[in-house]
Amino acid sequence: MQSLNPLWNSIDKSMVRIASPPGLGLTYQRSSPIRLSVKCVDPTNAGGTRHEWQSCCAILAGKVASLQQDSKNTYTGAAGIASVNDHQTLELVPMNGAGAGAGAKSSLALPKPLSMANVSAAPLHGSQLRVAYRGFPGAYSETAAGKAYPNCEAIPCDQFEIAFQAVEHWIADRAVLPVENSHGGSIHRNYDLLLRHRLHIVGEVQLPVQHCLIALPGVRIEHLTRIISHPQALSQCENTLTKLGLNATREAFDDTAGAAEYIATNNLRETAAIASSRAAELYGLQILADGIQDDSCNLTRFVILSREPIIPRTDRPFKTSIAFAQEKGTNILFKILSSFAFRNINLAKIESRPHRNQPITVADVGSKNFEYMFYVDFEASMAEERAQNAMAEVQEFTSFLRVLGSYPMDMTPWKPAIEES
Ligand SMILES: O=C(O)C(=O)C[C@]1(C(=O)O)C=C[C@@H](O)C=C1
Repeated sequence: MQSLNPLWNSIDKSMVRIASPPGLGLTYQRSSPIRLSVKCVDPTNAGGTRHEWQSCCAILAGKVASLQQDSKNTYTGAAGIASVNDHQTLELVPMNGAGAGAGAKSSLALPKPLSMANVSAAPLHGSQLRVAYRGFPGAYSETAAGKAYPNCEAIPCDQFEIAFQAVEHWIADRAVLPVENSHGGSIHRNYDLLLRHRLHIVGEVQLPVQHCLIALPGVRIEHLTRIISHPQALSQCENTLTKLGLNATREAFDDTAGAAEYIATNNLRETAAIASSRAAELYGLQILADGIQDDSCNLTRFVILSREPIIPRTDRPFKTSIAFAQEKGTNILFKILSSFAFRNINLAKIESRPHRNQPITVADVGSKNFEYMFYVDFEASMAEERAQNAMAEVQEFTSFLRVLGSYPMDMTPWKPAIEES
């Protein structure tokens, strides 16, 4: 049985919460001075589905947060999350075990991505925030984790699913996962996983991505017969690779840094990877071409996931992410969207995915309709009344509604190059 997220039955200013993740019986103590508590003793008797109940709690949490702000109470929010937007200057982060500056041989000492076998292991403890990401050290996701939490211990995982589980099983405190790229669009796998798991979005990171073509020292571009990388990275560089006159096959890899590591480990002289300059440095590869992304404004957006939601605020720009479905297909989508438009709430994103439980309905006349799950990001905090009212209205039109998180927007000024010069 799945245990529920923090649902409590009273507004309690002492705010000490004891919660046990599935099967682990651990203790967790909050540090925020004032927090809302709503307990769901038995979700099956709560008058709706677990997700409906979670959405209600998010709305309620927003209401309490706005009351707190009205009465000039201050609160700090969840520990650590404020750092996403407080850090105006970003650096490549010296993360434990990442071994920046190491040559090819020392790559053997780098942490290995977690696999399915690891996630059932006992949780690690330490004062540093542990942040799970998908990929090898040197992946852009690792850089995004460092942007979110500059002193974190970044934990590589070999699949997105493992990163979710690492947080759920208290092996990591946060996960930082890509959800969309300005060129390649949405990373659908993570949208699906957001619904299958019960983690909360507590922040976002927007990372300018600058790709390099990297190979073993001494290799020349004209020697290359194969380019390997993450499919998003391959597609982000397709035109430039053609312009470079490369007569090389493209091959998809799980992540960019993993492709670099593969070349170094197997001493492949006819293969190059598309990856970061940090990956080149970590795995002892040389940069054959820098900035090979087709679009100079190549931006990937990551979400930060946590076991706990954060209390929404109104003193900085917030974004709220929701997922919803309707019983009658897309018919009333315009009504749902107008709930936001009437209240001057900007939509930052809308995405539809096949509805997993009911992908198709057959109409009376025999025609088949596709059924969708919608994902919407809107630019408002759940602490704002207009957002609460919009959500209450949306709830009337939907058969399923879940607030995935209300969190500070990444407001870092646009800086095309992320790599150190
Ligand atoms: O392979 C990596 O380095 C990643 O962090 C993954 C990823 C992605 O999934 O989009 C992240 C950023 C870039 O857009 C390319 C790849």
